[in-house]
Amino acid sequence: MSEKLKIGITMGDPASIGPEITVRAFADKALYEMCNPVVIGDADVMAEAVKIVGKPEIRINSIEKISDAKFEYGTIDVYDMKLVDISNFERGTVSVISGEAAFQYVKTVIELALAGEVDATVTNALNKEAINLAGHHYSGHTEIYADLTKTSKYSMMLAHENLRVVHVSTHVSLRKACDLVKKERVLEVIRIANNACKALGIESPKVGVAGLNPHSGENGLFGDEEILEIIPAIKQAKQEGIIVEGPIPPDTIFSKAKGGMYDIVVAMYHDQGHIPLKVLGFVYNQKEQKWDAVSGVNITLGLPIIRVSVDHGTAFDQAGMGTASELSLRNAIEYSILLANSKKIN
Ligand SMILES: NC(=O)C1=CN([C@@H]2O[C@H](COP(=O)(O)OP(=O)(O)OC[C@H]3O[C@@H](n4cnc5c(N)ncnc54)[C@H](O)[C@@H]3O)[C@@H](O)[C@H]2O)C=CC1
Ligand SMILES: O=C(CO)COP(=O)(O)O
Repeated sequence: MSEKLKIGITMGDPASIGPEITVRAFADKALYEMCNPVVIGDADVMAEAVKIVGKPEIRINSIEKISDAKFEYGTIDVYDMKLVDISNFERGTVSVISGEAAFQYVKTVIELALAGEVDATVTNALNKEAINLAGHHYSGHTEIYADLTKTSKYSMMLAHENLRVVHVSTHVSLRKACDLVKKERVLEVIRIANNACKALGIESPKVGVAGLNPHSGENGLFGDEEILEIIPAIKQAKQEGIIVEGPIPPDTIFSKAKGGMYDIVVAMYHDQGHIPLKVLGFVYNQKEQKWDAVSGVNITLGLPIIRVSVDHGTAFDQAGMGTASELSLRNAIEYSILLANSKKIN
């Protein structure tokens, strides 16, 4: 029996590019050399994805328990939830059926990880509108994982090569995000960022904290969140022995971090952190009218189990076309192995 780590990978929204990019990732022999991968999804949908991607040599092995997985290159083991009737389902659209299925794959992979049946979890994208239509009122995986693992202190991290970003808030309106910049939360995220770097093998991480306002508020001229909330959080983190600087003006902190000045950036809200990461990881080629690369990962920090995700969405506009890139999924699987080996994520 192989000693490799077992990685549970959700198929994502069945109507999305998730099934196709999963086949592409599994078509690479190197994946099976790194780990024992298993898909949590629907075998029939995966069999269709094999056709879309044009890999007829790949077999789908429908299993009901992880111990039935073969973990052999050329076979994709699918923990088969049988939630989608492929004769009656449409790719590239939001639906209750797909939302329900995507939610159940996530719930199941969390249960498998909590039970120790898989060593780490990787998620393909789900569609937030679809899961909500299906009655699961969450704003994303992050909140589902936090709820089902009973975690109260967590944060979303995105990473692309040496640029890492952790967020003070994520899926809330911009107005609300400003109100969530509070000393206690900023401090909590600084601590989470520091621990995450250590889990990734960085011995003495240097944390950079972004300001909220233009020029970090220019000493109160353009807003006082820096003075009232962010600077006090940084002061306390320093007292705790964390190597941390800030608030750094948000327009330059990411160039500094990319150049190596910081190991990780604490961003004050979703798009402040997501835009620089995606400008680096998503490369659009106008001449050929396609994405040359879609790379980077999304990690939920603070959980008792490991969760790494693709950092793109469901890409319904490309579903069923066989054109989507599996690079971000490969990045996510590699990161999950790194973290599972470290087992120090918190
Ligand atoms: N981890 C997750 O579950 C995530 C889910 N979403 C959800 O996905 C849905 C769509 O979100 P959008 O903002 O449209 O972002 P998106 O990432 O799905 O699409 C943005 C653009 O990137 C392209 N693209 C995305 N992934 C690609 C890949 N692997 N290969 C080639 N091209 C790719 C798409 O075709 C599109 O042009 C929303 O419901 C959103 O909530 C978005 C981000 C992450
Ligand atoms: O939408 C996302 C990033 O904006 C991803 O969110 P989740 O990882 O919570 O699903």
